[in-house]
This record gives sequence, structure tokens and C-alpha cells, in this order.
Amino acid sequence: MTAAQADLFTTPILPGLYYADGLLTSAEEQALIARIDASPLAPFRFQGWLGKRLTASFGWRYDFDNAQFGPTAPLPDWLLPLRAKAAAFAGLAPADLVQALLIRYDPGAGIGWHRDRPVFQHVVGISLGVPTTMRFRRRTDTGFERATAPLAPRSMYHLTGDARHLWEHSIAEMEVTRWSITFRSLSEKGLRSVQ
Ligand SMILES: O=C(O)CCC(=O)C(=O)O
Ligand SMILES: [Fe+2]
Repeated sequence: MTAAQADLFTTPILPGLYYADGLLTSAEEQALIARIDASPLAPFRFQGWLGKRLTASFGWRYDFDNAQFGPTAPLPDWLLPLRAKAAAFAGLAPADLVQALLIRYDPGAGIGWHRDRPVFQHVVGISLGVPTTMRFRRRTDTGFERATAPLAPRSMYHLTGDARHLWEHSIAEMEVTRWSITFRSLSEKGLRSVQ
């Protein structure tokens, strides 16, 4: 690889947002989707509201209903090869990625503007099924600065630095079902809160 190609490959879309596609085969994607569908998915709950997207957490669980954070069922074996790939992509050790979140967005489901909970540090996501766009925004003196990242099926993204901590992200309501798997490491705050 030439220096120019290396630069292109590692230049983030936003500071701290890294993206790569073609890291999974269609057969691997279909197997992951079947595993997600067979998992104990439940509607995302937020302060008494039931969201349209279906989720399951492993390793650690942040409960948005009561803001409780704590351990939950360990990551199932089928997630471990994907976690190893996600860690390699993000330059982390697999064991750092102690949380996995499975999501299925059926038509009409999306995810509103947010930053991931501060108990987590790195976020590495895998997008499955159909293309979508992750939208980013951050407040400025005069409004919002905005950016978009197209997520191809079978792509991975890593949120760290500014993209993780300063920018919010969201995904518009899907017209067709999409699945995602996100792995997270714990932040200092997360580590302190569980000691
Ligand atoms: O579905 C995705 O790729 C994004 C999920 C997300 O932003 C989250 O769970 O915090
Ligand atoms: Fe998020």
C-alpha cells in the first residue's frame, strides 16, 4: 500500500469516526441475522416508554428505564469471532469489548439523537441487512453542524474521540428491516461504577 492509500484508508469521516466495509461475507451476514432473530430481543425501554427497536444486551447492560448499569449474561460464543474482528478493526483487544448490543430495526423503527452512555468508551458497530445512513450533529453557536456516514450492509464503524464524545448520532426510521451489533468498552466512569 502506498502512503497515499494508507492515508485514505485511515482518514476519518469525522475526527474519531472510522469506517470499513467488506469485512464480512453475505453468508456470515445471514448467519448473524439469524442469530439476532433467535436472541431474546425486547422493545427498547426509555423511562416508561416502549421504543420500536428490539434489543438484547450481553456482558453489561445499561437500563434506560431506571439508569441502572450492571452485569448481564455473558457474550454468547457466536459473537466472539465478530468481536475479534471488531477489536482488530478498532485497534483494541477483544477482551476490552465487554458489552454487545443486538438491535433489530423493523420498518418504522430508528434511533433518535444521542451520545452513547458515558459508562462506555469505544463503540464499534456492525451494520447488517440493508444500507442506511448514520447522521451526526453537534451544536455550534449558530445552530448545528451536521455530517452523514452511509453504512453499507456488512460494514463496521468505530466511534471514538470527537465523533464519540462531542457529536450526537441518529438513524432515521427504517423502511425495511435492518440489524446492528455494537460492541463497547467501559470508560473510566464505567469501570469505577462497577468496582
Ligand atoms: O444501529 C446502529 O448501528 C447504531 C446503534 C446506536 O447508536 C446505539 O445503540 O447507541
Ligand atoms: Fe449510539
